[in-house]
Amino acid sequence: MELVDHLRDERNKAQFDVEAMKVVWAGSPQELQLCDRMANLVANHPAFEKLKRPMLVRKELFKNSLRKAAYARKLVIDLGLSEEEAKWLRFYIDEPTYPDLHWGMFIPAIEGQGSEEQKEKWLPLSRNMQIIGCYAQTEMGHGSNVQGLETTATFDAQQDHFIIHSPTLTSTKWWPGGLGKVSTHAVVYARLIVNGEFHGVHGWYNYYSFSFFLYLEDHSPLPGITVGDVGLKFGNGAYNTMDNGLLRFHHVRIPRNQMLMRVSQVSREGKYMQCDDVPRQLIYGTMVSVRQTIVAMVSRTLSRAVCIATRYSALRRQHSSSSLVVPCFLMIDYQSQQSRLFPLLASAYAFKFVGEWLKWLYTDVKQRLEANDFSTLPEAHASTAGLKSLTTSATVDGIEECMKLCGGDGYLVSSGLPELFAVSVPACTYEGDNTVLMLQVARFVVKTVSEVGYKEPLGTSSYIRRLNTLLHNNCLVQTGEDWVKGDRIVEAFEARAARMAVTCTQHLAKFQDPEQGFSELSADLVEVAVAHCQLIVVSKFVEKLAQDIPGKGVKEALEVLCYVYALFLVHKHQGDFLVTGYLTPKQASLANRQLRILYSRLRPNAIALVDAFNHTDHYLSSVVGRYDGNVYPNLYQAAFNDPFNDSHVPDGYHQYIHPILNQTLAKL
Ligand SMILES: CC/C=C\C/C=C\C/C=C\C/C=C\CC/C=C/C(=O)SCCNC(=O)CCNC(=O)[C@H](O)C(C)(C)COP(=O)(O)OP(=O)(O)OC[C@H]1O[C@@H](n2cnc3c(N)ncnc32)[C@H](O)[C@@H]1OP(=O)(O)O
Ligand SMILES: Cc1cc2nc3c(=O)[nH]c(=O)nc-3n(C[C@H](O)[C@H](O)[C@H](O)COP(=O)(O)OP(=O)(O)OC[C@H]3O[C@@H](n4cnc5c(N)ncnc54)[C@H](O)[C@@H]3O)c2cc1C
Repeated sequence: MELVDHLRDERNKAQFDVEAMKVVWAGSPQELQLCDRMANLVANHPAFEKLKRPMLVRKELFKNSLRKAAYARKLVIDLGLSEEEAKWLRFYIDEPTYPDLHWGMFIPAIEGQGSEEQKEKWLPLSRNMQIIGCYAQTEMGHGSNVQGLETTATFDAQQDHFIIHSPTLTSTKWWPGGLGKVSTHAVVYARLIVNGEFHGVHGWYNYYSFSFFLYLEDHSPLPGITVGDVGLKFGNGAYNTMDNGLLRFHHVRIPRNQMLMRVSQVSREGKYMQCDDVPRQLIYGTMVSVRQTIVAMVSRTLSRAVCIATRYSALRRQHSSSSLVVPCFLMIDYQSQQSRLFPLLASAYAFKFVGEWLKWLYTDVKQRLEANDFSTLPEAHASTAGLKSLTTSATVDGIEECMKLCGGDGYLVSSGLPELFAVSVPACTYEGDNTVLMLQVARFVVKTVSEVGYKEPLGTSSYIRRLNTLLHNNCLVQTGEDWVKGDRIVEAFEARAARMAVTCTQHLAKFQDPEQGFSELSADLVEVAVAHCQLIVVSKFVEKLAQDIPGKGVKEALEVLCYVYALFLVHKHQGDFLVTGYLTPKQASLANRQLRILYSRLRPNAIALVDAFNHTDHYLSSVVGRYDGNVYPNLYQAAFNDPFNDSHVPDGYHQYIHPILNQTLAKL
């Protein structure tokens, strides 16, 4: 049967080389080839079917996810896949499961916080999956407040043991992924007590379950340990494939050498030692690593939603305002649809490029940390925390908007958007609540501003070096065209961020107790942090454009996206730009007018720009976002694929509808 491409006319409008754009999006020809291979491996393997997922009850859903993870492991071994290939394989399987935490947090925690000897012992076991681990930090009563963790690890010098204990109900470990049912081991965060003295929160490598011996039929926890799942979560399917767990210890003994000993140590004699020159913050290092990973991945999540909404918008017709009878307008041609959709398309590209940059920054920091150079850790912490917060919030809001952009059909599970929303929304909370993370960024920015004059601002905060210029020189834009210049845009974002930071720093200085000031001004501080992070994203996009970008029309298409992203933010946050006095109302309205011109320049490329994401139909799992655009027959068919349509007479019909129809309600 001949395949009809319902989006062919749209594809023919493209003004750039889509294959070349695919390389830019993927990062390199090698990355494109790798992702393509893994995406198709998953798409063509029946084991990874996922359309029925939302219909399954939790136990079936969970078993199904274990089966998929086992198949994935088999493929990794049979095909001899590298760790990088295995990572992409898991990504395209598109189902949160215990390996995410095992590879994403448990192993990095040992790598970052274990001594050489500990790494030598535990890493091979972990990498071969002879043990499966999770990251048990959060407690029922303490998530954001890591210093408040209550679980204790008391050193018993006589037996050379630590005694791990949960002294209160609120000290129950609560939420760790992979903990509830699968993991054999955990990195547990607890307060260290040596000779009756507290030494703050540390990490322990701990095992809590007999399931280490996988052949045992009795998968019961070790004595003194209570473990379970926290319960059903938001959205059927979605994150319910993960066994987020609870864990309580009742005086559980572990050998002394299971304390992760890179940051500090306890000797056989019970002497506590902080390792020379290694900052305590290193025990938070795993979070820095995962926040970076989240930023590296988030653009794909947003691109998926945007791809679905763009394709459907380019197919579905609505009535024009002059004729209510003849459907003529494609949804994508409504200005109002463009003004909601195109900034999201631009954001996906912006987040991709900032993610690449953050990966570079993190790789550099990691190498430095290995060489005991901790100088760039604060910058890495602020950048990973801030960008994780900014990009996940924007992505989750963006998915919801894409759902609305598809009208009623976006609300159908078969659109792929509700499940995508449900699986993504906890990213605003896990790895640090997004507001709490922005407050960390604000601390970093305010500290940098306060230290001007005696400490040189570096990296992402180096704009603060030019504080005088940024505070006193106002915007030079006179025409709409003036707004489409990279350096001018970056300067506008620098001036806004600098002015907001200085104002907040001055307000803080009026408080006698800085912590009270920080608390009272926290809403303003979050805005300072958002301005700083948006500046990073915009400037990394502009820097990307300064690189050599091959392919016909590719650079030009990216320029339009960059300016759409930046000017959309200028418009959305025009209050900041106006209140700080950097822009006049006239300049703000020129930005908005220019934005509309940019939308019309983006319009012919819209479908090609989402095709460049190179998403398979399997990954999208969306009837309305199909590559061939053949939506309506498939939408109709999808309705009949729902088991609810197996029969015309649902359970309960005879019992509850007949009495109404027959007026025999009294018999009920
Ligand atoms: C939309 C979705 C799309 C894509 C998703 C794609 C992929 C997903 C991939 C992976 C995700 C998979 C699964 C997720 C699993 C989730 C796991 C978890 O959630 S683990 C638990 C995470 N918990 C947190 O994040 C807790 C948050 N709280 C904190 O981090 C800290 O306590 C806090 C930062 C709030 C600091 O508390 P505070 O008491 O104020 O400070 P403290 O005294 O502890 O330290 C202050 C001092 O330390 C510096 N600092 C803080 N954190 C760090 C750090 N991480 N690294 C370096 N330095 C740090 C801080 O700046 C300060 O320094 P100064 O004294 O000012 O110099
Ligand atoms: C799906 C999922 C997976 C998870 N996986 C893991 C895991 O593998 N391992 C693990 O250890 N944990 C895990 N977590 C826990 C997660 O890290 C915490 O939920 C997160 O750190 C937030 O903590 P909390 O839930 O206690 O929220 P809270 O800290 O109670 O926050 C609640 C509200 O209070 C506000 N707030 C809190 N503190 C402040 C403050 N200082 N200033 C201003 N506002 C504040 C927040 O902004 C938020 O609005 C997971 C959570 C989820 C949802």
